[in-house]
Amino acid sequence: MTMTQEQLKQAVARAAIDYVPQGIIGVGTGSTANFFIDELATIKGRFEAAVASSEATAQRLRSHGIQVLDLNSVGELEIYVDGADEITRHMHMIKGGGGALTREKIVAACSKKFICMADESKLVDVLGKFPLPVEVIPMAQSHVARELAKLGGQPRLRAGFTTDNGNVILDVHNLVIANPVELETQINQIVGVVTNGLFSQRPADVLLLGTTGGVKILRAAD
Ligand SMILES: O=C(CO)[C@H](O)[C@H](O)COP(=O)(O)O
Repeated sequence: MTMTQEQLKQAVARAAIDYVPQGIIGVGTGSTANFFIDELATIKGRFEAAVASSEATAQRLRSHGIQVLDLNSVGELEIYVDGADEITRHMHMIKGGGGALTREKIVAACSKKFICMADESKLVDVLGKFPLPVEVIPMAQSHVARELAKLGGQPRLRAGFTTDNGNVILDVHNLVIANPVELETQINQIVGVVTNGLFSQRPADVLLLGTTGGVKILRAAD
């Protein structure tokens, strides 16, 4: 039986519930993360509270009566659960399709384990078909765009979009991402860049991959 992308997202969100610890959970942003939040609502009481990676996620968590804590008021988190726009078997990802990449990277950095939930269309051999989101301080937009073009990409301003941090997003098309770890550093070194959507220096630990044959569990070493 074939399943829609939405059904696959829902299946991986359900599978992610097995990883929820008793304490505080880091929660990602996007449609897959939304399914996960809805699943969390069914196990309230089994965990303490959540830290949100965006205002939208905080709002959805609260709407289910789940307590949302400030990241600065908690210690290291056991897990961070989020989706991705693309992911490789090395667990390197492109994130930020929803524009929450900076807060997502911060919460992921504060978490012992990153559980990525993705439907099978997101698994790729090489990153870069999905345009790479880069969060930029507004006054640096033109400068950063010129620098990104020097790296071989074609940056396009995400029109009408402002991040939760008050910044803009440049979506970079046609980048050749042969070495994601190096490129992540290179882009972050451009003055005016807040962060970029490459998650290769903090890759996922577990990938819950939604396929029509069921949810597969992949790890970096697999
Ligand atoms: O990085 C993200 C948001 O900034 C999301 O995880 C990514 O865009 C995947 O979204 P979806 O689950 O809706 O496919």
